[in-house]
Amino acid sequence: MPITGENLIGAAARRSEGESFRAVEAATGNSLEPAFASATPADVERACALAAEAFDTYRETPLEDRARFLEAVADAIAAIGDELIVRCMAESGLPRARLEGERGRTIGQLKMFAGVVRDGGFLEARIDPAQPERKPLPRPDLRLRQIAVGPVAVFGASNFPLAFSVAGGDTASALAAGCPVVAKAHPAHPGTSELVGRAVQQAVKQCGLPEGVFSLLLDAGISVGQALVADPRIAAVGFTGSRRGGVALMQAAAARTVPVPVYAEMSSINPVVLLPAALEARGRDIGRAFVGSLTLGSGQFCTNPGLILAVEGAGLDGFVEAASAALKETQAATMLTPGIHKAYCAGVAALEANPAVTTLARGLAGGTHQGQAALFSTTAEAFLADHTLAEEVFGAASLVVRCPDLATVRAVLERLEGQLTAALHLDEADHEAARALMPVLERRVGRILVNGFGTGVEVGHAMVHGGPYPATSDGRTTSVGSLAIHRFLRPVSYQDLPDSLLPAALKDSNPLKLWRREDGKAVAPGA
Ligand SMILES: NC(=O)C1=CN([C@@H]2O[C@H](COP(=O)(O)OP(=O)(O)OC[C@H]3O[C@@H](n4cnc5c(N)ncnc54)[C@H](O)[C@@H]3O)[C@@H](O)[C@H]2O)C=CC1
Ligand SMILES: O=C(O)CCC(=O)C(=O)O
Repeated sequence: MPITGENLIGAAARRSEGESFRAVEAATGNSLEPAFASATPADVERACALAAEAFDTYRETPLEDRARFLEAVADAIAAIGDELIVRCMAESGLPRARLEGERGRTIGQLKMFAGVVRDGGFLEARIDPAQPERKPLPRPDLRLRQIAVGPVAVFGASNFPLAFSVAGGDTASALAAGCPVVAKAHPAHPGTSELVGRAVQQAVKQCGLPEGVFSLLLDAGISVGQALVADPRIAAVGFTGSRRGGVALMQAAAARTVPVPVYAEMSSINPVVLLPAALEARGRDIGRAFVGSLTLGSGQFCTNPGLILAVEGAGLDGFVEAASAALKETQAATMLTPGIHKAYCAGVAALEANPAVTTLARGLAGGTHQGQAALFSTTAEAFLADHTLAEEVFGAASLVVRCPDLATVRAVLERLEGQLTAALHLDEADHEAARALMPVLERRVGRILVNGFGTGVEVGHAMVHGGPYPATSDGRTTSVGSLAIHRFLRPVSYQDLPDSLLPAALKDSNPLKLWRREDGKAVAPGA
């Protein structure tokens, strides 16, 4: 499939008159062919108008048709073949095996949402039958279902050019909910975005859906994203990226005449707590495993373990020694963009220059665009006194905070901002200490895990990839897993409607064969 540099607006591919830009080969900094044309305000207008036009038809597509569409998107992405991987490797600097895995995850989550749509449970159909004889007042017939919120703007993430990008989790969950999507390509991987965008466009056509179900807009800067979020037809926004970008979009959405929700996944340092018995028994093994997680994808994961908390002692010394030795052997790896590399180097330099911080180890030095891993340590006292030490350094850098006792570990956790994950390394003798930390962890994070690291999010029904601000803009939600669909739904009640006017999900005959909650009780179809 040739990459043309065009914006995909509904069924059309359009070479726009906006500013021209090129993708950059991450490994070399060289420009790649072809030139891409930023969308114009007229393109944003057209994409939003088509999305709004498609909305009422698309949101009422039969569940089976919508599920087949999601599967058609998955199949069309698979059918692009190696061209997608090769382009994505060039644009992102990520290795082949990682991107092949990420493509599998992207296809898998589209198929998972097809299953969610077929199941119909997300409609949350509820019926409170009328009670005309109730005293002192009769009860009306009340029925509830979830409906799609409207067209959704999706911002592709730089660090997951497939699974969190044009047809990633935000797009899959919005399409599953019945929302048209206007995707804004990340400028770091426009060619990858176009290939995937064309696959979605092809699936829309193949499934006979209205063309406005999907559009893809390009931009060298931020003006297209700003215009998109400001457009009154956009009903919600999905974003993964920097705190600055996410907050700017939250502000833009809040400033609208009709404000809309922005589901932004932003910064997280993902504390890892090493409890005493585990540290003593296997501190060195944990240290080596930690370096594996820290340096995965050059550390460019929002789930990256950026903070280690433990009580001082021989166990922690063993962890630090083993982690430092492993880190020193770690090859530097190409980072996603020169800007992300520069930000990483600045974050590492700030830690190196901080008098309260000791540099424990650096990875092997690399080329111009490669991130060199870094491990630092400080005391709990210094950490609590300097809030900059709790800021995310996006890349393979982590800070060990030495605590005098478990009460201080807890005090540090209490002071952290909201996080995506927290990991506990524990043995049985640590259970009591771990139990004491659970309340603070539950308040601070979206996912608590034991004897592992948060990198590599499982896509499933029980996953929460979210967390209190600033991990995300709305800690009640997740951007990974089937629960992500709820970001793009809202409940509507139907009171005393005749059966012929009710949506299929709520008709007496239950034609969709849904499990429904009748008078508060779950009722199987046909029961
Ligand atoms: N925690 C995480 O998951 C991630 C964090 N980052 C952080 O973000 C930094 C920059 O990386 P990027 O991926 O480029 O993130 P970014 O937040 O700068 O950009 C992400 C997307 O949002 C758009 N955008 C940014 N600011 C905007 C604004 N004010 N108005 C409208 N649109 C806007 C960009 O054009 C891009 O499409 C990294 O160095 C890292 O610190 C990046 C990726 C993931
Ligand atoms: O760890 C993962 O698999 C996902 C990480 C993520 O969501 C991110 O880095 O933006």
